[in-house]
Amino acid sequence: MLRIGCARAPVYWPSSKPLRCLALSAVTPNSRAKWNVRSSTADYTTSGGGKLLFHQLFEEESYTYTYLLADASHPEKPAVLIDPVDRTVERDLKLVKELGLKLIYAMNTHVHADHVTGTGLIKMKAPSVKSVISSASNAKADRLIKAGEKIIFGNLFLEVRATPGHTSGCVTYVSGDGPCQPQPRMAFTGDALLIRGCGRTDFQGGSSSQLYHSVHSQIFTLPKETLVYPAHDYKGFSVSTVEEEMLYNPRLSKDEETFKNIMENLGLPYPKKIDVAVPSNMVCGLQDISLKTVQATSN
Ligand SMILES: N[C@@H](CCC(=O)N[C@@H](CSS)C(=O)NCC(=O)O)C(=O)O
Repeated sequence: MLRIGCARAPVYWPSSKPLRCLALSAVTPNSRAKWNVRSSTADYTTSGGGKLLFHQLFEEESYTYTYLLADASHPEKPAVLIDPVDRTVERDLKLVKELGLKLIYAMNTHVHADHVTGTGLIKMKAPSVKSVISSASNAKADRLIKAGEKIIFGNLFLEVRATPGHTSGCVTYVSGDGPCQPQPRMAFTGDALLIRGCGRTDFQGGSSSQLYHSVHSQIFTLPKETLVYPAHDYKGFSVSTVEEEMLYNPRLSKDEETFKNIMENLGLPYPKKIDVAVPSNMVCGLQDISLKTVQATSN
């Protein structure tokens, strides 16, 4: 696996060139080695002059990406975290504090089977933060979202697209379409679409046929330059585009029958933490979290 450090300082684009984004694979060794994570950071300037602050953070045990997004142009710098992991909550909240952000939402793309979400722990440490998950997941959260809804933070927003198939409640969060939203658009695909792969479909209401249609109708219809940010990467990738995945995804670029055949023959062992993670994530990851755990992870 590619192991690289993280860049600390956000990169600011000149405001005269509004529609650009930083290549997120550009990272340098750094002082956050304690976490042994890879991470990258970028600022996106929107054509309306707004600014999205963006961090991609990695949790190495479950190979999970957590994303921090904030409206850096807004006086309160409202922020959201997508797919936080319990093990890295301290890191994520420290970053939020350092950057002077106001975390408003801790969101999940789905009920994860391989790790415990950080959502519940975040809420215990920062009670004003609202947890978010899809209503189709049947999990508990402060806000249960449906396709078409908007998650608003400052002047920026994410729209919800239903992308079931890996689990029945999977959603993809897509950055807004509009003059004051970052371009190219960004799709946080959870486990529906991975870079050159996709989520497995053999448990939690998974269905290869449903996943195929979800990705083709909800993600591959986005503008081809849309950036694809998955919830996991097992191969050392950090970002892709809709166009790249339509062309080179070895599973989803195929026809549906071939795709279903591939998925039926993956032969993957069940995730090691599935029996703990799924029930825990149905309640925001709070099951079995004792005061001791919270204290141990506080600084
Ligand atoms: N070995 C890991 C689990 C790996 C795994 O099954 N990943 C899932 C997403 S997390 S449920 C998956 O869909 N993988 C697709 C693939 O093609 O690898 C563990 O034990 O936790």
